[in-house]
Amino acid sequence: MPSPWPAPTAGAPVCGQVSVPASKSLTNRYLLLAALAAGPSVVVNPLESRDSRLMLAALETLGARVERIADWQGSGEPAVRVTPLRLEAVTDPAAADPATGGPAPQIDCGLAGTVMRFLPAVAALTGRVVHFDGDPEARVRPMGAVLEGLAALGVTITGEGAPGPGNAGYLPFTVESPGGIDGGEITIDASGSSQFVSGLLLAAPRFRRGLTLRHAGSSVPSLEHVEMTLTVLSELGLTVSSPEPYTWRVEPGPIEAFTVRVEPDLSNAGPFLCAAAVTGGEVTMRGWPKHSTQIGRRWTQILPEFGAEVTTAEEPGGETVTLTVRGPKHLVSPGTVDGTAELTPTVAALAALCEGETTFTSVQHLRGHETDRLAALVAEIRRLGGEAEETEDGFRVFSPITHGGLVRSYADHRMATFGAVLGLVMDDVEVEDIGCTSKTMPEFPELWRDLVESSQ
Ligand SMILES: O=C(O)C1=C[C@@H](OP(=O)(O)O)[C@@H](O)[C@H](O)C1
Ligand SMILES: C=C(OP(=O)(O)O)C(=O)O
Repeated sequence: MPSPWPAPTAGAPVCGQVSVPASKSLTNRYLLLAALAAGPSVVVNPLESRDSRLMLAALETLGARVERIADWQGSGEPAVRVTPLRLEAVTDPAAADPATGGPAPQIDCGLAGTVMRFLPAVAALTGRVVHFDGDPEARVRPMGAVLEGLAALGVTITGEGAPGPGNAGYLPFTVESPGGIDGGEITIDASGSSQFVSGLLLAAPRFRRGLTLRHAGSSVPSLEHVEMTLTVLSELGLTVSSPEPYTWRVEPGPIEAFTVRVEPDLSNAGPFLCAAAVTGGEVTMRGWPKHSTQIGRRWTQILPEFGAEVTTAEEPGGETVTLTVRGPKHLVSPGTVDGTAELTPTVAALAALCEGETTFTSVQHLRGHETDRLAALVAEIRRLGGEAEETEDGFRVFSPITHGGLVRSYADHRMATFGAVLGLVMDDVEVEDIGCTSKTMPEFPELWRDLVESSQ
């Protein structure tokens, strides 16, 4: 393991402009749908990170062709052209592994929820026998609902992690469905992750009868991500609906070849916007989408709740704004923060730097993220002298951190960036394994250093 990363301290309010790479969630949805489309599709400005590379590699393993384009039509932006998978096994059940006749393909999911939860249904559509595995940390992330959903649709799931007595369903497992997927109506418990819903709905246009998916259980977390899935499908011309709460319907139909440009990752913009909030600085981001399905759109509400000012200015074209965050003299706690899903570690950095208690609610499913984020956040806040404790559905921060030290990242990119935000205002913070930010933002250390140094 390389030595810890000394988090840059802001000697002055952080002021500057930042632009962040493309959205992980949108990139991986578009790449998957391109692989299921009727002809070659182009994803412009895709995210280039570990999670998106794993998605592309997996789609190639399943039979898609991927070409990288350095400059899309003179725009200066890179793109990826995906030539779709051949799903003829769906109509030729005899051809169990028609592509090679050789050993079953292996998908490496790394630690990517969007790969491990979204691709089993796609693998089943190819009719091949496909093995899935991932990082040691990925082997404890819940998979049961998506695998049980596929099993209810007639897909055979086998292997060490297949759901069964005493096993809720985890990596590694094998997916096999020589006849493709008929579809129909199923019920799953998606209270562990919205990705269970998205992972079934995204492939559903290619199910012969489409899919009606019902959720039964306590609430589905991170509903913005389900909304993203439905919006992306509908923008690509598919018929989707939500006839009642927690029920979704995707009609069968071809996915016409498409070209799409990916928005910046608004979740990954968070730490940079927080840099202004915690140092009393001013950070500007151009190209903030006016209407986005990303959960990171919530920064415009969350930051003011902690006392920061957020303003926007229209940009030419009418689709985007320039967003500016100005930090207050002293952060204030809003008291309660509800359902912040993947934004939580970054919001927790704000909570760990302000006076007053902050209670995080409806984030129990974070125990199944890259690490158990509730345990990790409480442990790291305490290690730096703050007071915090876990609750049933979240955690509470009672008092701010008081000193620097090593922030452990637990292979979790958002724990690493949590440490970076704390390091801006607390001397001697070091972050273990800053390289884990490559999951969604390999350029994080450089972008961070540039922003902080340009303010000194
Ligand atoms: O669909 C997606 O792209 C995601 C859904 C969310 O998962 P959970 O519902 O498990 O939080 C989110 O946290 C994750 O980072 C990305
Ligand atoms: C939960 C996250 O990732 P994943 O897509 O791996 O679930 C995240 O990025 O915060």
